[in-house]
Amino acid sequence: MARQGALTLLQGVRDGASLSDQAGALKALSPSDQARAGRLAAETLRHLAQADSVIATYVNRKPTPQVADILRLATVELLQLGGAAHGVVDAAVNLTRGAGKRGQAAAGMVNAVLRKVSQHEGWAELPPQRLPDWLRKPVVATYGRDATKAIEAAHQAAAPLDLTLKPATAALEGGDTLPTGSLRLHGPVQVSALPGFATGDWWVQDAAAAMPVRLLAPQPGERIADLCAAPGGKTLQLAAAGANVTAIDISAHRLKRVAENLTRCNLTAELVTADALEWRPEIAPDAILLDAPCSATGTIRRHPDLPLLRDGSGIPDLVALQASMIDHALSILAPGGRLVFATCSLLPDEGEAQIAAALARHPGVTVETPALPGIDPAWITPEGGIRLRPDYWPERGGMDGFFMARLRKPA
Ligand SMILES: C[S@@+](CC[C@H](N)C(=O)[O-])C[C@H]1O[C@@H](n2cnc3c(N)ncnc32)[C@H](O)[C@@H]1O
Repeated sequence: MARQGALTLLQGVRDGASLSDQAGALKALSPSDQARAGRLAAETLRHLAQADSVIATYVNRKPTPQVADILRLATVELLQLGGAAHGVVDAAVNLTRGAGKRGQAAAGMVNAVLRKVSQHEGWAELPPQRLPDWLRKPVVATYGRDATKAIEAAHQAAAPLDLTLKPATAALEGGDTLPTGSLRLHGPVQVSALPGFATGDWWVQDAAAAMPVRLLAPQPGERIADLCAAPGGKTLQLAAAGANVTAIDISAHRLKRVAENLTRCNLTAELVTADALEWRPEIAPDAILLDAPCSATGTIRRHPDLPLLRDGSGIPDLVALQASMIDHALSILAPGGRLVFATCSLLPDEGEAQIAAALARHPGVTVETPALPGIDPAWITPEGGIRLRPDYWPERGGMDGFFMARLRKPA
């Protein structure tokens, strides 16, 4: 059942739907089969190029897209996940037989190809899957070829689960406390079964995603606006620090997630559905967090479907939106207040260049670069921001790609 589910997800991605948007497609499966289907599909997407190169060694004629997905799924299960040949090949043949007339005709070929694939040597030596050209070009231009390869290698490893703990919460057993303060758990875990979930002692948040609020350094009682808040990981951090938080998001639907997260964690914030470009508070905030909409190219470890679903065409509009959001945020911020701009992007246009342009548009605004625990000085950019990359902390399991900078408005 899980394999059929994974196949449905892969086909959905081919049709343009993201893995997370397809949760409803697996409703008929048990929760554990849904989770397994999601893991299988994600692992297949992380190794499509390697799977295709191995399969190409053994097929004579190009299979239909559906049969190609069955072959890819089984190849990844065999060579990446160490699945037992007999079970994986039989399951793939059954899936092929169920795929209409053309599938029935292909069942013999799938059986023969996968038996050879199961004996294939050299999988571990294959180079990591490359980013698509629209993304690879700017990444190579920014970080160089070696770093790009390291980023691609990091994308192949599934992301560990990071938790942000409420202040004074004890670390969970078996977790590693990271230098930046997040708690990292390894291996598949059922989040809702972990101790402290029901009591809201922590929330799931990648170690890199937890850094913008640490850079903002919220103080108890400060009035802080979180301009793009949903699903709310950073709102929770701000509220847990004792700030007086207003969480704004354009999506009422996504703000519901913020409300649910706040309730579970016994934290409070004022929630406002609004366009951040138009929202004007009666009292100017002491600080603003602007975790702006972006290409999300720093999150490919978690979203291996992203390179297949995007072509980069939306990025100039996002860059323009981010610049307008920075300008508006500075206009509503209290004099002397601080603004943290952050994006989960690998692209400097959505990070370093955005800050350089903002400084040129706003004379008097400065960048502050406080020393933060766990932040390597090499990660500080010439503009004074912090650049985080998926290939950092390779021995610990990596982190999402992020950029953040703290701006100070003149008093
Ligand atoms: C990167 S996500 C924010 C993640 C969030 N800060 C967190 O830590 O969980 C960007 C958010 O911006 C919201 N958004 C997009 N355009 C917006 C706008 N014009 N005004 C307010 N929110 C917007 C999206 O709905 C999305 O929830």
